[in-house]
Amino acid sequence: MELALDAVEARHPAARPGHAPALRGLTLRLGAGEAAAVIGPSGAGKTTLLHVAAAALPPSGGTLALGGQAPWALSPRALRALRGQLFLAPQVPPLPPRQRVVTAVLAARLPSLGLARSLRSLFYPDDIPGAWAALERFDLGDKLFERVDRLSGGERQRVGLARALLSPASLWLVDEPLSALDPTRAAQAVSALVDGARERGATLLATLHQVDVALAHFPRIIGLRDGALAFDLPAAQVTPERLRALYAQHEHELLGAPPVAEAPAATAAPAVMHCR
Ligand SMILES: Nc1ncnc2c1ncn2[C@@H]1O[C@H](COP(=O)(O)OP(=O)(O)OP(=O)(O)O)[C@@H](O)[C@H]1O
Repeated sequence: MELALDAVEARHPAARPGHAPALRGLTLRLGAGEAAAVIGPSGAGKTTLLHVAAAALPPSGGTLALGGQAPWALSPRALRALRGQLFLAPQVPPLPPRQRVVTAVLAARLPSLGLARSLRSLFYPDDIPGAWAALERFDLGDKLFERVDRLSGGERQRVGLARALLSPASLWLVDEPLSALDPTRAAQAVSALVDGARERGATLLATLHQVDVALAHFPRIIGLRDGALAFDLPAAQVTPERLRALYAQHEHELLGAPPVAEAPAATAAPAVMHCR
């Protein structure tokens, strides 16, 4: 799906009225099937951009078009149908803690199922091999029947990404997909995401703090600073000088935080044994 923003102004979803806009006249186009990473210092407006692109946050100025449609001019029903073609992955995926991983992953298909099949799928997962294959791309095949609340933060984040592979969406908007992953897992997860989007012909826009990962895996890099476009370039043309200018006064973010080890899975409560 094609994504087009023209001179978009927007406030962060949690900002009070009167707060300075998080996006200031942003113009951006992504063709169908393109993949791009958005980088920039903290507070640059990356998350706000994804919320606007997901038709979750109406711009306060400018225009948004998704597949040639202006979402905020559609009827509620048509807007719902359009949102069914979008996949927004927040940093912390909203996975019901008591659900099995298989059910949580297959829930990504709900927008393409009717009500009866949706309800049935909550009790009887209907494509266990499909769920396993998506999880396995993120090295999580063995967690298929695990409960979500028994997963580490990094595993949950990867389950959230595996949902993209099953969703019927043609525009994937992924916010900081690697924040809970160690460097090896991060590289593997971003490869699975980029490859998965390419195989499905989906457009992918992901925000990333790890600049080196963005440059290594995405063909196009969008630099955002103070809600405006700093550059929009093929990865090979993003020079150290451009990065230094993008992250000026935020150099610690460019150098990167020390690798984060995945938090250990919550240990199951010990089973009570009754001996007679
Ligand atoms: N919870 C909040 N309440 C009010 N305003 C906020 C809030 N979070 C962010 N903002 C405002 O919106 C601007 C853009 O924030 P946004 O989260 O989109 O940036 P970001 O680039 O995604 O940052 P980060 O990399 O830290 O997640 C911020 O500079 C701030 O002014």
